[in-house]
Amino acid sequence: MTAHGTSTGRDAEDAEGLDVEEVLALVNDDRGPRLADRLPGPAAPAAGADPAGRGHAPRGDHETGGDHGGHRTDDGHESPGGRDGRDGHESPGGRENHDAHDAHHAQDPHGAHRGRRGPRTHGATPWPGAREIAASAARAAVRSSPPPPVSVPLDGALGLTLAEPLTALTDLPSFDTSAMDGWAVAGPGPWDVREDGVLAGHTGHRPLGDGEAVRIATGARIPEDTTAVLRTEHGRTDGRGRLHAVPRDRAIVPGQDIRPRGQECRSGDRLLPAGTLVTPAVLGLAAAAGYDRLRAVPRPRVDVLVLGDELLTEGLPHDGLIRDALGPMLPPWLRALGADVTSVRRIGDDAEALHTAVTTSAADVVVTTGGTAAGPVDHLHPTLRRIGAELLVDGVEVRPGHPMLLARIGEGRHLVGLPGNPLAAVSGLLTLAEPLLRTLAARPAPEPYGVPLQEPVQGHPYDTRLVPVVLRGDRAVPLHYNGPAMLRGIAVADALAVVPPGGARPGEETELLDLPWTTGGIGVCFT
Ligand SMILES: Nc1nc2c(c(=O)[nH]1)N[C@H]1C(S)=C(S)[C@@H](COP(=O)(O)OP(=O)(O)OC[C@H]3O[C@@H](n4cnc5c(N)ncnc54)[C@H](O)[C@@H]3O)O[C@H]1N2
Ligand code: MOO
Repeated sequence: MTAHGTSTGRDAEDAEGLDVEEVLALVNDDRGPRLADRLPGPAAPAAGADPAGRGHAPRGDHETGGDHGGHRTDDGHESPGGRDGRDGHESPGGRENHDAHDAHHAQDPHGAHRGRRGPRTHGATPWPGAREIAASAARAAVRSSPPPPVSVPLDGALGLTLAEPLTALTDLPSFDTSAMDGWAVAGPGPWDVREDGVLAGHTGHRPLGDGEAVRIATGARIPEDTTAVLRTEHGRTDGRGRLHAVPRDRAIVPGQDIRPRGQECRSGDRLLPAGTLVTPAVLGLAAAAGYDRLRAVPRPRVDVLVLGDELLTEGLPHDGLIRDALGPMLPPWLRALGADVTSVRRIGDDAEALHTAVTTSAADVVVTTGGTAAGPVDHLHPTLRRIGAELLVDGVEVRPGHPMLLARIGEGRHLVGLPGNPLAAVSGLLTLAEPLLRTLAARPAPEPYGVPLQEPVQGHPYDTRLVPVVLRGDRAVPLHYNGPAMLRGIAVADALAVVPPGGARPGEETELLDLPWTTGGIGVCFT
């Protein structure tokens, strides 16, 4: 593919598809509106230059904004620069915030206890611990009410997990088979070629007599008393219908180019363990081994509840209303994570409707979006209190997405509360929903891996950051437009980089969270 460094002729080139250069040009360019350009009067102070040192945002933190989204300072205003001028990507809030946090740290027993710098959001769980809690909540649910395996036809089993080992129902191959097109021969040559031929799928051929040969096709059953198969290109027939090996002294090794019955497996052999993810290759193996249906772990059922009165399901934003980005995004993503999305409902900011939806849901997991914070119409916490739910995770030390939550709402049933900001919802999806659903679906945990960063990424002072990146060679390139409300970065990303508190230097190996479509492939993930 060509690297598109400029926008010249881009329309014509679009047909070739985006390459990484173009993706970076689109997402990491330096154009775009700045809030300062649209604010009346003198520009607001840049990030890190707030002379007033205004202290904390309500939860003792600040939003990590992205380039071109500016970032929010403590008082909630967007900073005009929206960047810290160092890595050119994003700013976690400006230096004055760090100082303020550090000042608090002196009296903060939690900070000291954890050996970390600064105060915590009360009750918030560290990011790795939140993922572990989600996985162990699912393990406990499976222990207390193990889901009975389902019997699924092969064409419905892609992406499920085998509930039982796959045991061969037949020998493979199930008969001695020719591996090549040519002749089945008996004894040393030359051979008399019989009139009839042997094609794949046909049976009932006479045994070969010594000195006889018969035309045979790849995959055909070998006639009895065959010594070997001579490939078409290794033999020639003379005018009298006699077959000669070419060259004449070619050795005919007994058994050559014959796949003996049971070469791959014997009936009853264990081919795959329980817990194997059903991939296209597994479907092929299962079919070859005689299966019409597979016994699999059922997909956990998920009801999605999209909260928010401000959401439109079509058309352009108007009058303070915005398009619902999560309704279209979450169902296929949840399915890619192993779920069966049983319903998606938009229920506004209505406490009663939320209560009814949660209490009447028969799903294993309810995923809500929005309403996790403490605003006047954030009904999630009060609803969870009202139904006596057990909050397993109530806030996570991660940006974006820190108000995310996980609650046990009944025997083996959970609720994942995703924040309303769209990238924050993605963060919640990968932090809480992914380990929960993966474990409920009995999928294996992905092997953690890291890749060095191409550029520095500024960290949050105390929290983990999840930052969209593209992979370029053996490096991860951080993407701009990574603010909590933005999907522009993640839409072109290959993965999310897990940036530790304090940030990461160029070349520093950083854990990556794969996105389902870059790992499993469309077929596995989305069908
Ligand atoms: N006083 C505080 N306010 C906020 C805090 C905080 O700690 N203290 N945290 C901020 C952070 S961080 C996040 S994230 C959000 C979480 O808010 P909620 O989960 O309660 O979500 P909402 O308030 O309903 O929405 C937030 C934002 O996202 C937009 N949104 C909601 N749903 C959708 C959707 N389906 N598609 C597109 N956009 C959506 C919504 O319009 C808001 O703009 O709270 C902060 N506030
Ligand atoms: O920063 Mo919030 O954590 O937008 O999700």
